[in-house]
Amino acid sequence: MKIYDNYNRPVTSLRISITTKCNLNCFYCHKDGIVPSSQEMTADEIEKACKVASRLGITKIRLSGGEPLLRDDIITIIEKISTIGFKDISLTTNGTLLEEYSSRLKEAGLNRVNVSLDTLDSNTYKFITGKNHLEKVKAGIKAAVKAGLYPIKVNMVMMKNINSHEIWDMFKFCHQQGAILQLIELLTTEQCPGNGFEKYHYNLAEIEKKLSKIADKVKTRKFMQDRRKYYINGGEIEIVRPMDNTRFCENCTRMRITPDGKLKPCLLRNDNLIDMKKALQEDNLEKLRRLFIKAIKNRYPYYQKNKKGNP
Ligand SMILES: Nc1nc2c(ncn2[C@@H]2O[C@H](COP(=O)(O)OP(=O)(O)OP(=O)(O)O)[C@@H](O)[C@H]2O)c(=O)[nH]1
Ligand SMILES: C[S@@+](CC[C@H](N)C(=O)[O-])C[C@H]1O[C@@H](n2cnc3c(N)ncnc32)[C@H](O)[C@@H]1O
Ligand code: SF4
Ligand code: SF4
Repeated sequence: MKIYDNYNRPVTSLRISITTKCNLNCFYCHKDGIVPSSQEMTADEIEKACKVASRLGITKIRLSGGEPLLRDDIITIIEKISTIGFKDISLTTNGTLLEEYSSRLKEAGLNRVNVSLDTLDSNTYKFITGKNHLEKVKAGIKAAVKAGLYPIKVNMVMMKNINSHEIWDMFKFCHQQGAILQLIELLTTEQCPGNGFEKYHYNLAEIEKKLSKIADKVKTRKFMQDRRKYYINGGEIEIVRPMDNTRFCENCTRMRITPDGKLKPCLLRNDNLIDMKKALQEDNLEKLRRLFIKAIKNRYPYYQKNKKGNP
């Protein structure tokens, strides 16, 4: 069974932000569009939400944050989710703790990781993140490959005059590791005003044009925001271009959950959240199911053609 929103978009994937804490301080960070809160769902509550999601036809789970590997119970969380029967369980991480965690994550049932790394230059890394952890992250990526997490994506947020000249070095690095390079357009949201968007935003259209000329093969991820993947000399580059992109939103299949247990229909909005904390605490799966359906009915493509204004 698949569940559809009012715009005929199937909801097949769930992105759970499990903490707002982080050990880096990337200047551009949108924090997954989440309002900071010190409350965090317990591992059992996360499991309950995932069970309900699975019964509603959601097949993919992604854990994010903040930095998800800062949760002491991250292995327990993954063990619990992995018994439910999802097709894909993945995690987005800054990679600083990946060397330490990779094999345990794999054993617990995690399928894959996306690792954020914008640069191979240590000064640039420090400028972006405020910390000196570049070598740790590189070691983390290697450990993830060795542990058999697959496929691994390296997330590179593209920024004018910061790292845009590093694409091909990053592509080479990723290819050597057997990882996919994901080039991400810098976003701004109401959660991160003044995050350098005006100064550093880099338009990925030119790169896409170039990639489509040199690629051996191009694939479109129809059920993943219609993103393009370019295959070049045995390596792979995926492009994430969400800003003002109506096609991206038309093909959005994702529901989100905030660390404090609110269903969040869209990354860019915080005015239509559905709080399920009480239902999670009450262990009321039927009530949770109804809240999920209500949140799915609250989903609107953020960027729309002929936009009249979202309800
Ligand atoms: N606007 C918008 N941006 C998104 C959405 N999902 C992911 N992104 C952006 O895409 C980037 C990569 O996200 P990841 O956490 O690595 O996950 P992903 O690439 O979306 O997921 P997979 O394709 O399953 O690997 C992040 O910078 C997000 O901000 C979305 O639904 N809307
Ligand atoms: C918010 S982070 C959370 C997970 C983890 N801390 C990490 O950095 O991978 C999720 C992803 O969003 C990306 N991201 C953060 N702020 C962004 C922005 N303003 N525009 C585009 N991507 C952004 C990060 O690079 C990362 O790949
Ligand atoms: S590591 Fe992730 S959550 Fe932390 S500041 Fe950087 S992008 Fe944001
Ligand atoms: S509707 Fe658009 S902006 Fe909102 S989460 Fe989906 S793809 Fe992102």
